[in-house]
Amino acid sequence: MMAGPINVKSEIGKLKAVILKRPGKEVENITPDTMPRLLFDDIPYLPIAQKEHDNFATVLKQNGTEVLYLDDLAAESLNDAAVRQEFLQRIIAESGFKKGKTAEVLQNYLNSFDSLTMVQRIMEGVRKEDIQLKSIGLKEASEDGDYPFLMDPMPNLYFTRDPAAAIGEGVSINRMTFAARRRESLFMEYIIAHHERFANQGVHVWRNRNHDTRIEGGDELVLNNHVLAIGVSQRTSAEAIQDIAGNLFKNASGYDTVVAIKIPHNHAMMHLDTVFTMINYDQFTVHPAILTKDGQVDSWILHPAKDGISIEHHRDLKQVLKTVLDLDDLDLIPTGNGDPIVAPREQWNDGSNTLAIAPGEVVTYNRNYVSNEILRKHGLKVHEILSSELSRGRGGPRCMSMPIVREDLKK
Ligand SMILES: NC(=[NH2+])NCCC[C@H](N)C(=O)O
Repeated sequence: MMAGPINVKSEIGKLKAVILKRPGKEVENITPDTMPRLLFDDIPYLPIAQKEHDNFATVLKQNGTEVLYLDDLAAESLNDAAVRQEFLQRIIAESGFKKGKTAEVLQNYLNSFDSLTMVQRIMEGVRKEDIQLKSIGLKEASEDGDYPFLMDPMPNLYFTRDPAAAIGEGVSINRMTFAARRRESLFMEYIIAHHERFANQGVHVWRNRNHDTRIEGGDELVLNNHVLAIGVSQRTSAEAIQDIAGNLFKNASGYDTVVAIKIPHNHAMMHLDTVFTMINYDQFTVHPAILTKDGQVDSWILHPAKDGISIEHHRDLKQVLKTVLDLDDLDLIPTGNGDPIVAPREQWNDGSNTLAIAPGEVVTYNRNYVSNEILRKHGLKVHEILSSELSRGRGGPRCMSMPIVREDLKK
């Protein structure tokens, strides 16, 4: 059977197609004042960040992965004039201008570009000085007069993992937690609905972005063709997990098990994939800080039940994984070899955020040399990529990639 445009039934099947976003001008529109709000810890040096990102894309291509770029896909989704206008109106409204003079002027300004340039201008942010606004409304006048942006930049877009996630033959298009990232998932909504690669191809949307409860792709792990792990985290709420589980269970998605894993709510570990990833049939990276000394972490197994969803509480992560994955044993590989200094240092620069491109074959940041060494000792094939600037945004190879097609696993 020919796979559809979305086919992700594991974290580890050979990676065939992925969506990336090359960091652009949006990253240079971060300032020390806006850094915390825009979820960055420093300002990456863009030319180097781009070089590093191109190195990431090259490694993926050399290993047989088709690389698609978010801005190209978004632009190609807007070929229809009415769709393009509707998209513009919505992104401008979500940027704070539902109607009125400013909304109109922004719409005219952005309309003056071809679709790719328009999409990139939106991603980069639009400054007040970019548009010819003769009289401004009370809203803009009374807000911070010195603040240069009308539409904020979206520097986190290079973490394509988060605004949407492929699950089986469908996607979740996510309601993001922080305002800094909330508009990002609108691009994916238009791509899935209007890009010729995806539109009218039977791609299911398991959950759309019109919700108050929050979920992000960094928390959504596809363990196999019927089991998901989802982090209960700073970014993903328990309500959203129960909601998407309910949709998957009742819509013949193939998914009948969701393991909700509770992780600390902090900036270094904002998503499950910053502390836990699957890298082989029976191998995982784990940051020791999420476990008690005896390997315990709060987790819940959700299954469909006659009257809705059944929920069982567990504490032993290894046992939970063995049960849901039907394995006799498994190998949990500690970030930084579990050393009390190395583990938190390498986790901070995404030492646990490993992207599997095939079973037992991963892409990691070169700076996490202790974690890389231990992965190799455990038999993994490790492709290291450059990482001094990309890592300043607190995301690694898994965060920077949205797989859309993986080969199905044989067993
Ligand atoms: N899947 C991930 N872990 N993504 C990391 C995202 C980092 C980004 N600065 C944020 O705070 O949202």
